[in-house]
Amino acid sequence: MSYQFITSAKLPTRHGEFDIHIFENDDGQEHVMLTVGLFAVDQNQDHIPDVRQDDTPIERPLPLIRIHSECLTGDAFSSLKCDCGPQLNTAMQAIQETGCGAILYLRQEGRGIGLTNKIRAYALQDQGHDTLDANLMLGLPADARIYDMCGPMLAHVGVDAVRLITNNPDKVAYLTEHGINVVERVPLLVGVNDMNAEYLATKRDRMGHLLDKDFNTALHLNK
Ligand SMILES: Nc1nc2c(ncn2[C@@H]2O[C@H](COP(=O)(O)OP(=O)(O)OP(=O)(O)O)[C@@H](O)[C@H]2O)c(=O)[nH]1
Ligand SMILES: [Zn+2]
Repeated sequence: MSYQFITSAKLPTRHGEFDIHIFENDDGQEHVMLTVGLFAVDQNQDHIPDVRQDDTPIERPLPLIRIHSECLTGDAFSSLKCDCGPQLNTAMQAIQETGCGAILYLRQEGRGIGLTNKIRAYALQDQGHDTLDANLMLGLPADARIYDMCGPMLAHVGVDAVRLITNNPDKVAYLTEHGINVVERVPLLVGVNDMNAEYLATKRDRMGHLLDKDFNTALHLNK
């Protein structure tokens, strides 16, 4: 699958101003990148040079990157069943504060099974099944996501080394195996509540997510 950059524009948000960039794959599926302090490497566009006129390199902070898979229910509807909405908002805020970074917003709803199947899985969860078993009972993988769009998206703004905001070791492994240096993993534990504590525990205990055993305590920032 190949990915093409399509267009970009300014996007003011309540966290600050981002540039929003649209990418498309061969099937016309759109992925979105929000950036701060990063510029297209394309010769035809304005970008900040890497060296000064006297050829000395210009030091820049390592970009703070969040790879975030679409969650309509959490990101748009403030669902309490997951931690996605608070994670997205906190990551946008943190990237604004560092002044250099990006959100890669990947259109793979429901860990890649799509919105309809995620809601089918929620119906099974209403009957007491956990997030992983619900997917498996539908004959679907626990996690159907791919990350091969991340390389081209980061390359568009010349990024090959990152601080990655995640608790998901798959994301670190994928980037590392594909030539992107994950210099630091930045854990993100926000928005824990009574209704998603079990979901987070399943991610930790059955899906290998790097969550502290005590996430139910005051360790998290509730945003
Ligand atoms: N199938 C399924 N998907 C879910 C459920 N709850 C949330 N999701 C999806 O899980 C995905 C969460 O993706 P990310 O925000 O990238 O986070 P993550 O892979 O859990 O890891 P972090 O980077 O640590 O946040 C989104 O696509 C959500 O739509 C669920 O109960 N079932
Ligand atoms: Zn969610």
